Amino acid sequence: MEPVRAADDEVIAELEESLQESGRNDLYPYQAIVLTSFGGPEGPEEVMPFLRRVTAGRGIPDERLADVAEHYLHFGGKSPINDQNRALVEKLRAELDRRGLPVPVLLGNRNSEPFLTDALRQAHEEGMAQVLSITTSAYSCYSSCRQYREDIAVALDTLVGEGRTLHVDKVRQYWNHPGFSRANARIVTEGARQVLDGGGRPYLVFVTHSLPVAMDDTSGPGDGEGNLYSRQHYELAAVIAGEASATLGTTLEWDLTYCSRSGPPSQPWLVPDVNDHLRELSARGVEHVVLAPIGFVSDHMEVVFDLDTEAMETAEELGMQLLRVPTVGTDSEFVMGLVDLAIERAAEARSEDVEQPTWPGSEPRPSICEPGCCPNLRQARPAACGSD
Ligand SMILES: CC1=C(CCC(=O)O)c2cc3nc(cc4[nH]c(cc5[nH]c(cc1n2)c(C)c5CCC(=O)O)c(CCC(=O)O)c4C)C(CCC(=O)O)=C3C
Ligand SMILES: [Fe+2]
Repeated sequence: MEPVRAADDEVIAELEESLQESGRNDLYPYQAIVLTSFGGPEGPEEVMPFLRRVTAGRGIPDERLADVAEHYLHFGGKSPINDQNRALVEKLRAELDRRGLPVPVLLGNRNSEPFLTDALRQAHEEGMAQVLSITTSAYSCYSSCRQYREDIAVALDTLVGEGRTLHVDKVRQYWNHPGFSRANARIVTEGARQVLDGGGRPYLVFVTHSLPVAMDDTSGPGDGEGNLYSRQHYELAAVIAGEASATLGTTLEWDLTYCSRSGPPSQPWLVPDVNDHLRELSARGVEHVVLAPIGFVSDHMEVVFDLDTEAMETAEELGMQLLRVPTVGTDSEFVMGLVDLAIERAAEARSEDVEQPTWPGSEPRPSICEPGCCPNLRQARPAACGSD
């Protein structure tokens, strides 16, 4: 939205009028929220079509695809992600109701039904033209930020082709919004406390999705230092370890690791892999690990397979005690944080002064991405919610 000039009575009168029409709420000008996510298969017959959609033109080797198909089939061909997102939608709705904000929450996926384009079409059919996107990913890189912005651009473009004009904004990447970061700190602290209470000495192993090194190198603003994805995770892991140590009165050692590597073996991805690292820790005499999946928002396939199945097997082989703590999922502090972020973004859209709480106290990511931020290294494509 254009900033309101104080002297322009006409503009102010217009804004007042639309505020009246909208019922004057803290989410004005947004008429709907769309939870924007990855999607996943819901049955065995959906696994291969889903995987083909995810990997179209991405150079993922066939063996890796067959492997990943196995992971899904191991769970009856159903990913947990859609149920988890539906539960999050319900929780968001309840929190919005609690605050007297009568705004619908839709789900729109990249790779499975309900697709983002269909969700936005439905919003338009119901008379909504200004929609706020909250993605299920907290950090900054092409996969977790710009790719969703490209999805939004494609959806809006398709809908314009049908004569439907919508506007979509998104909330800032929320890795350091307290609703996400503090909820993770509490969860990790509780896990470490449990190990201490059982007489063990907890070692914190933080874990996130691996990326091609080139994607991490180029993550963040084009004129920035790069490696924003790994730096965000490192910074959050460090403050959580510090906070848990202070709360529990003992210095906890910790490391950041990666899981779910894909791509050809010749392509370097972020390391250490969580399994390799568990082996190394075991060789150093570590017996009790708290595995904290701070890179993920819910317990989807990467978590239940790559961590609860594979990493757990590694730990069993090593005779290590591994406690995998939950993701934020539908945790109340997290859900309240998402609603706070939506309200913050709406105030920003109304050109009001906004408070942008952060923990750790590094800068908030902008809700409108900088030009060239987190680039698509394969091909430049239009992206919404940015200044490029
Ligand atoms: C950073 C990141 C997140 C977190 C941010 C976010 O949430 O978006 C994420 C989430 C997810 N990734 C998921 C699934 C997959 N990711 C793949 C492949 C890839 N992920 C990548 C990165 C990320 N991925 C990358 C760089 C690739 C390589 C190919 C490419 O450049 O795109 C493949 C292909 C097969 C494979 O090789 O694994 C699958 C099936 C699911 C659904 C899980 C479920 O079904 O429960 C979710 C939530
Ligand atoms: Fe992925």
